[in-house]
Order: sequence, then structure tokens, then C-alpha cells
Amino acid sequence: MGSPHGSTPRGPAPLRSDGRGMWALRAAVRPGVCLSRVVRGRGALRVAPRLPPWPERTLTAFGPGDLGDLQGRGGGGRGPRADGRRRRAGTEEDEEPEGAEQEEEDVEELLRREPLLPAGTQRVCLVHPEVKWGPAKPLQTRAEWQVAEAKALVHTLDSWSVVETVVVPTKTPDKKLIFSKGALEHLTEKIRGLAEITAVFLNVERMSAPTKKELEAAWGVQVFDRFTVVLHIFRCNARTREARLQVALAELPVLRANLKNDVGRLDGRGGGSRYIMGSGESFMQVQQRLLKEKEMKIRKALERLRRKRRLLGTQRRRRELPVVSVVGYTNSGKTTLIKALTGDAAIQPRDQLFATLDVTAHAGSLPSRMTVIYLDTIGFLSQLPHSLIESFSATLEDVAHSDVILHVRDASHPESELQSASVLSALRGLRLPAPLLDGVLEVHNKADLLPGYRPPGPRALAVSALRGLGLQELRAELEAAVLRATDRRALTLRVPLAGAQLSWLHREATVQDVHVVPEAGVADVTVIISNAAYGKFRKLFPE
Ligand SMILES: Nc1nc2c(ncn2[C@@H]2O[C@H](COP(=O)(O)OP(=O)(O)OP(=O)(O)O)[C@@H](O)[C@H]2O)c(=O)[nH]1
Ligand SMILES: [Mg+2]
Repeated sequence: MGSPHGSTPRGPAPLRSDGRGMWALRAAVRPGVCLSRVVRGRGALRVAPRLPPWPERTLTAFGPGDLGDLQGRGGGGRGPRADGRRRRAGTEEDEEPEGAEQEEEDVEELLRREPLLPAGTQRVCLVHPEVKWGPAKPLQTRAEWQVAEAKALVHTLDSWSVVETVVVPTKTPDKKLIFSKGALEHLTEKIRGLAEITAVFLNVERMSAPTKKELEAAWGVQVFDRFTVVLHIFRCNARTREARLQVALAELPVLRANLKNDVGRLDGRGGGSRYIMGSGESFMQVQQRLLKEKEMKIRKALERLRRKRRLLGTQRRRRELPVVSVVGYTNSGKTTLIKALTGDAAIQPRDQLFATLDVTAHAGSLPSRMTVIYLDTIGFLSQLPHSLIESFSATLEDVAHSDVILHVRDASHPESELQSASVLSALRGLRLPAPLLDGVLEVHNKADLLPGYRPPGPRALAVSALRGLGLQELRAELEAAVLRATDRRALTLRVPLAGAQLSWLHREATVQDVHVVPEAGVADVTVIISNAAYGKFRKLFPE
């Protein structure tokens, strides 16, 4: 993406989840953002966003960041479609295969299905198993921050609230028996006594189906794990078609587990293994087949979208606008920083987890007036199952194809180091090209909350996106990084007005500014030029 003038080609980066259960998500360019014109040179880009109603709060996402997508297509949800269908004549897009229309309708129908969790008010008792000792102890995180993050997840959902929090020591949060017998009895007594609660949020990554069944029977209310709650948030916040499909894919393991539970219940009444009349299939087999078919449909629809995105990526590369992916832990200030760097008044950062689920692209200019595209991405969160990451993995491809990665850290957060380690570990899991990973720029945001703050290490910059502090330095650093990554330089060259240099530069480079000095018969020309072209220029026009 955006690798002007012969930068190193980068292959697609196969994705894998990292070992820490970190994840990230990218969806599609926000619907309703219009890009009027994209060309090289100055003043080329104008973004006129029309915001859809945003959810109250976001974690992070990566958009395809495709300028084609900015052209009012953006994708699914409430916006115009980004569904892989042929839209414009004269592009490289393939014709839709026969029957695609019907398939699209089937998928739409499938996406209309009921959410996993019931709509409406939930008064939640948050149960946090605190690992006190043993190998499962998280390396750095303290219980209160895990609890705070879990509460923030719950409060992200409309009309959900945490009415009670219980921290229970455990040695084995990932096993079927999460609690010791005594602890479970004590907990059950407590939960049974909380008449006002409607559900329990057990703050473990993933609960097995038998554990869920057992706890629900003991406590008399539904029990959700972190995976289910995050999935529900995604489902509520997903706007684009791609995000919705990815949520549907991520839901499948839960549906399969629920099916086993349901059939188990039926079996208890002697019904689960009965054959459906005449079909030769048991109830369980029919349901499994339907889920398999659903999975195939979703995967096919996603593949169509991704093919489309790859094509658009090729088109964008031709337009030669460099791309900066802005990544970071949720709530670190990514969206606020992009707003500050681009002056895009329509961007609305929210103090809420997973507010940014759909990736959006925003144009901004750097000191030499070079236009860059900032991709706002979905945030990272620790302790989420790999299957969730895998479902969303394709949406991270754009980060692998960007020119520079800007890692935004919340320097004021007590767990800033841990968050940073999680993000870097997730980025490593994306198997990004080495130069991209090595060149990650780090900004320590929210410096306004830490008077006199100096970031440790030479490569980090302290900024306040909210107060506009440190942005000049950041823009200069970004420009240097973009030029490095795209193998170009920004120069001001003095050329004779009578010579062929000026027209050569207009042809072979991006002329940003021409300042004529008539009395000397020369012009000072500011250009962004590839190193190769500059070599040619010097050969043709020696100093
Ligand atoms: N004090 C202070 N607050 C900031 C700063 N930057 C962002 N914030 C606040 O931090 C909160 C989160 O900001 P966002 O820009 O939405 O963060 P994000 O990283 O995009 O979050 P997600 O999209 O949810 O991952 C908002 O309430 C911002 O006002 C800053 O420099 N200083
Ligand atoms: Mg955001």
C-alpha cells in the first residue's frame, strides 16, 4: 500500500495469533467518508466525512484504509455496500459469478439472526478469579486492573451495568474446575443472595461448555465469559459488512458449544439422538450440518470481500499515497491523535472500549506538504481467545501493507508497559515485514496528565493528542519515517529557470512548491523524489 517510487515490495503477511491471547481487529473504512480526489502533489486530498451514529465507546480496528473505499462505498452495515459486487465500469474487478446475488441474499439473511446474548438490560455480578500463585499467574497485571478492564467492557454495552464485584482466588482459571469446592460453595451462596442480578460475568478468557452449564445450574442465572462479552460488543458495534461477517464467524464455536449443551439436555429426556423423520440424520447431525453450511457461506462471503480489498489495494498503490497505520491498546488515544493530526472535526473519539470497530482512513499532511493516509484501527485487548483473533485476522492485512506503523501508548496508564508489551507481541504475531516492525514509531500520549514527562528511550515522543502538544515534532518524525520507508527524500533544489530541470522534476518527482527568484533567474523547487530518481537527476544535471 502506498509505496511510492519503488519501495521494497512486501508480500502478504500470513496472520497468526500471538501466544498471549492478544488480538486486534480491523474492519472496513467507515461508511459515509468521502474522498473527493486522490492525486500526487499538494492539496490533493479532501475528506468529507458523514458520521454514522457511533457507539458510545470503542476498542481498536484496522480499516482496509483503501481510498477506493472512501469513495462512499465503505461497506455494509448502514453505509453503502463493500460487498465485493461489481460497482464501477473500467476497473479491474471481476464480474460476479452466476448465483452470487442469491448467495449475497442468503448471507444477509444469516447476518440478521438473533445475537448470542439477549438484548435489554443486564445487571451483572462480575466474578474475577484472581490467580494468586502457580504457573497460571499473569506476569504483570494486577487484579484491580483486570477488574477495571472487565467493568469497562460491561459498561461499553448499553443498559448493562456491574452491580457487584467478587474477586475469588484460584490456581486454575483455565480448567473446568475454576474454583475449589469451598470457594465455589461460598461464591454460590453469595450469588444466590444477590436477588437483583440478571447474569454473572466470569472474567476468564473462555469457559468450557460443561463449566458454563454447571455454573448456570448452581447460580440460577446466565454466565458469560470474556469471549462472549467481547463478541457481543463487537456485534453491537460492527457496522460494516466485513465486521459483521467476522463476528458471525467468531460466534460459531459458541453456537457449537451451545448445541452440545442443548442436545445433552435433550438426551437427558431421551430426545437428542432421535432421527428426524425420513432424513437418516439425527437432530445433532442436522444442526451440525447447518452450522457447517453457515460457516461455508460466511467464509465465501468474506473471501469475496477480501478479493475486492486486494484489488483496491493495488489501485491505491498506484495512487501512491503513503499509509500510516495507527495502532495501540484500546483507549490509548489513537482516534484523538488522528483527529489532532488531520484536523478532521468530524472524528469523534469516545471514552469507551471498542468504539473504533470499523477501520477508517483519514488524510493529513506532513511538514513538506506530503499527504499521508492515517488508518485508525481497532484497539488491542489482552486475554482474548485465539479463535477471535483468527476470525478477524484478514482485517489486519492492511497494517502489514502500510508504510509506517505508529504505536500510540497511554503513558498515564499504570499498566502502560504491560499494554505496550501486549501490543508489540500482537504485532509480532502478524508477521509483519521486518523493516515495518523495526521502524515502529512510538508516541507516549496523554503527556498532559504527567507534567514533566520524558519518555524513556530515544525513539519515543511524548505528545498530548487532546491538548495538541508535541505534534510538530511528531509530524517531522513521521515524515522522516515515511520517506525512509518509501525510499524517498524531501529536497529543495535550486534550478535555472531556463533549463530543463523544472519540467523534468514535474515529470519524475512530486513537486510540492516552486519559489521563483527572478533576479537570479532560478527557482527553489521543493520536491519529494525517490532516491533512484534523484540519482538520475544528478547524472543528467550535475551540480
Ligand atoms: N488527558 C488526555 N486524554 C486523552 C488524550 N488523548 C485521548 N484522550 C482521551 O482518551 C479517551 C480515549 O480516546 P480515543 O482517541 O477514543 O482512544 P482510542 O485509542 O481510539 O480508543 P479505542 O478506539 O476505543 O481503541 C478519550 O476520552 C480521549 O478524550 C490526551 O492526550 N490527554
Ligand atoms: Mg478509536
